[in-house]
Amino acid sequence: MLEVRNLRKEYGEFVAVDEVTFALPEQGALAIVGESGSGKTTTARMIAGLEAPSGGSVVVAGEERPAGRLRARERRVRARQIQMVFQDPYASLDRRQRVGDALAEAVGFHQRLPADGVRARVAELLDMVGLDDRQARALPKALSGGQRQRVAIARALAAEPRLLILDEAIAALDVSIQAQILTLLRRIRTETGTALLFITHDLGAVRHISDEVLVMQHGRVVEHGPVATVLGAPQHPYTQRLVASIPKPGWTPRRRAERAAA
Ligand SMILES: Nc1ncnc2c1ncn2[C@@H]1O[C@H](COP(=O)(O)OP(=O)(O)OP(=O)(O)O)[C@@H](O)[C@H]1O
Repeated sequence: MLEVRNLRKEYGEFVAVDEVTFALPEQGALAIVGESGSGKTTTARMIAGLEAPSGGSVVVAGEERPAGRLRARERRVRARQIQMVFQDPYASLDRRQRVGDALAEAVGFHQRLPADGVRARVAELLDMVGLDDRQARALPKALSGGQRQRVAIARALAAEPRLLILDEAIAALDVSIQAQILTLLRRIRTETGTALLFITHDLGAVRHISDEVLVMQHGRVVEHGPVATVLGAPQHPYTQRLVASIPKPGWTPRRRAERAAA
């Protein structure tokens, strides 16, 4: 459903993304990993159409995405294909708008439905992301970080996208909440068939969410393959270092502190 060919982004002399090529099948799940500054976000933003590439192409469902300004109708068509969820949901939510109203607005934007149809769809979205009526009536400030991220995911799903891009979407959450959101995303993928592109610097999370992983360093792809292969037998020295830095099962900061105290 997505083909990225020789994607490139230059900021003046600096090449932030260089010859990035990969494909994502319908309903697939791919993670892009790499340390800070390796070009992950820039790649995601070009795929979502938020940033114009300096070179290369993004083909969605067989059609090349045109660069430049789009008319409202084209923007809507595009939004129905690809939605993006960011690290800080609070920044992307209207602080004065109740959760249910924000979702109703998103549903209304993407689908022509009568009022009761919108209400039914909002109820479905809330249910899908595990939010209840009380949370639907709340303002974003009354929600936890994990709940706000659920709202952001529900709002993205209102477009019924074929691809959901999650840019460090769980990075700011507690580890237990991260696990809940990963479980939710896995369920959404199974239930709706939405493909996932997961941008992260957390290799540990990659195991739980994606089939394939692409490793970026200095704007380039240095390794790409099935998660089990890349994490099990990393070939590139950079991937080997990343894999070596994944905390082993059972490791917790508390235990390390206890060890230090002992
Ligand atoms: N608008 C811009 N102008 C100039 N340089 C930029 C711009 N946006 C990004 N860059 C540079 O491009 C490089 C890649 O940035 P990018 O945000 O894609 O990395 P990343 O891998 O997503 O990092 P992080 O995990 O910290 O978000 C960085 O060196 C960054 O400073």
